[in-house]
Amino acid sequence: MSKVAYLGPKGTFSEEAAQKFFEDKSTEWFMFESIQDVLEAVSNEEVDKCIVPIENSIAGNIHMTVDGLLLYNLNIEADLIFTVSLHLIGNTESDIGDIDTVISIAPAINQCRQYIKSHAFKVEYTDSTAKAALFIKESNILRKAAIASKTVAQEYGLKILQSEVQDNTINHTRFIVVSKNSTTDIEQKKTMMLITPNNEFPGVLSSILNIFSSLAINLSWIESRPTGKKLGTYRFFIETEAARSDQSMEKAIKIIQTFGHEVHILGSYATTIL
Ligand SMILES: O=C(O)C(=O)C[C@]1(C(=O)O)C=C[C@@H](O)C=C1
Repeated sequence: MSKVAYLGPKGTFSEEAAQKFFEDKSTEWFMFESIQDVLEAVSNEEVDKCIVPIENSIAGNIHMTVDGLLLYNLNIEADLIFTVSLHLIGNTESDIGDIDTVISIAPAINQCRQYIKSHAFKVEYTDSTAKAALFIKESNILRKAAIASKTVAQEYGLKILQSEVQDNTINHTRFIVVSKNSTTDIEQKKTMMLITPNNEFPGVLSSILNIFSSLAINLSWIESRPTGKKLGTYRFFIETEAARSDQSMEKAIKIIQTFGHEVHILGSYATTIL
């Protein structure tokens, strides 16, 4: 039985995604209060793996996860796409007209920016959508509402004041399954790598990208994060639509290394659409 961690409390999107993804496997679940704590639990070997959000189709990349991958030097073994619907959730005696403040985790708030602005709501942040809903329930406040899932409204006996409040009806979050050690099958279809340039010169990123394009390797995701050493210096996460074992990938990695850049492979995996 594998031990799997995700962001709690009960009723988060992470929980829904985890239970769907691992439904056929024998799993012992562990909940943590923040995305960083979830990743740390894998690093400390308190659990075997975890499932965390990495990007959203409206709000973009979730830096807490990207930075956690760097900090704890973890491995990605799968990714999955999950449909997200966000709702304005209040106490049963609350009405939409009573609301002046919304509460949620930053990525969920960022998925509803236009809606929040159009109502001139104030914003308060929590560590998860479910934590926001739990706060609404426990505080019994009528003028605040959580932005969270339908499941959480049902689980905590709260009222949906307005449904589908995200800025686009089509809304997907990509989650990754993360473990401490590399367990991945290098035959899988995508590969995530971290490239640290050996020095900064004009066009360093474009020279790296040209290597992939000249070998006809499509890129599915790219993110730059600061090295933390000097302003304007970055490391690049690059996800390719090619397996680690593809000849063209072997070649690309060799050429990049010949330039003196460091290449660290975080995993090879295939996407699951839930
Ligand atoms: O707070 C939750 O319910 C989560 O599982 C986190 C999270 C995120 O941080 O992106 C996951 C999916 C949705 O995009 C909204 C929130």
